[in-house]
Amino acid sequence: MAVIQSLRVVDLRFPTSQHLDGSDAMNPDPDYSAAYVILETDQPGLNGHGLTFTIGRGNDICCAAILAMKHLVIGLDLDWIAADMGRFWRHITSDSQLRWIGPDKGAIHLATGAVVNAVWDLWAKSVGKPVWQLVAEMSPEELVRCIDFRYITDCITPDEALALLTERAAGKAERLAILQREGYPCYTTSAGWLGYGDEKLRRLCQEAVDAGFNHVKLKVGRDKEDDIRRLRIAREVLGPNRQLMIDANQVWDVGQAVDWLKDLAFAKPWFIEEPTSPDDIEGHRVIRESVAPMQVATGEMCQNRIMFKQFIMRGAIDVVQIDSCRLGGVNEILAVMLMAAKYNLPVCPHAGGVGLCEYVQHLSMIDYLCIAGTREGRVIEYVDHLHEHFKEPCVIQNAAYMPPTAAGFSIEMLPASLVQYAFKP
Ligand SMILES: C[C@H](O)[C@@H](O)[C@@H](O)[C@H](O)C(=O)O
Ligand SMILES: [Mg+2]
Repeated sequence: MAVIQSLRVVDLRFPTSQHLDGSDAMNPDPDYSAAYVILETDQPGLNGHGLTFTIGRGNDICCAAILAMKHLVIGLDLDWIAADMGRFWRHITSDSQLRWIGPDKGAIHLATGAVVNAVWDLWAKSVGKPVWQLVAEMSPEELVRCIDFRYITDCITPDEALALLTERAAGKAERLAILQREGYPCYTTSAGWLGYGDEKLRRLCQEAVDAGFNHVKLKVGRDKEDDIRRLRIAREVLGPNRQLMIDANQVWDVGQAVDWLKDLAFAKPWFIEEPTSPDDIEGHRVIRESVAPMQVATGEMCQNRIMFKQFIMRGAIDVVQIDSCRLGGVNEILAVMLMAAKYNLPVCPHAGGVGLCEYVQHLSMIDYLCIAGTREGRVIEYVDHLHEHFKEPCVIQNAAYMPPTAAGFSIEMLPASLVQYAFKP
């Protein structure tokens, strides 16, 4: 038994905008940032770490939101949490005064993601396992108990989830052996930031090919002629058989997206990501119908399971891009992965930023082992920035994430990085 005794927040900001790393049509100067939380317990050396990702000034607000949740975790006993994780999640999202500024969305939900994931890190460390393994070893009943099904039973009920998980449990051991051997395939976005010039784009695409990547993502949406020229370069380097994905980061109106994408179709994008507002379910549906066979992906700013439910049930998207801390942590992500599995939609998590790669590898591994039961047509995003700040950074081999071995959620940062990059206003 361990009791949570304190919650600390560190406001971390990295000057990534200096070299336009991470730049896109909507976000020309992102400074990758993290509202970082540390939960200390009464057991010496047993702490939980978590973060939520932002791109600069909004971090002030997320740090304040995390602090506002302090009273919800201090004094909780880990045994109480582990006995019924769904109950814990309902507890953490049910403070009515905080819920008023959500619910399940905005800064308070980003804060929920950080705190909930810190609790998962803590729990996994207390049992000496990486998070993916902790979940993968749960029985279907235990996994179902992690989820708050309120608002999604019209899509999937706990009984249906149980049946799906029970069916998928067959073959788990073989899948685990495959995962240990080959890892989980990923794509790179590092080549295609919008602020990079043509020569850098060409060089980085070539480096991606040389490193074994079969999927590369490029930013689009600021200037159509630029997009056409950049896509030609990327296609030339990637050849006809590798997959090229494009990401507009929400800049277009619905009709504009359809027109613009007709002119980019020559490059045969595997998917268009965030063509319009992340809240526009009907708009995505129209775009999807108009640009097929190009697939439509969204999710890095999809705020909660209720929005994902509608994207999935309305046939508005082809690819479900969960984000590890935009949603309220592992519990809510499990819910979304189950809905995607029921509707046979692939989950390809959003990553990059700071720490998102470290987080999402666990989630896709859980999806493969327990929920989707396949890696077919699925790739995790990978971006090669800021991994050096983590105690156990993700490991990429042959364009695949290798299963983490250290206990926890891989999200603990080095003490020196916490000091060096703490925001000094
Ligand atoms: C500002 C960020 O780098 C975004 O451009 C990034 O998260 C992006 O949308 C992605 O899909 O990786
Ligand atoms: Mg994106």
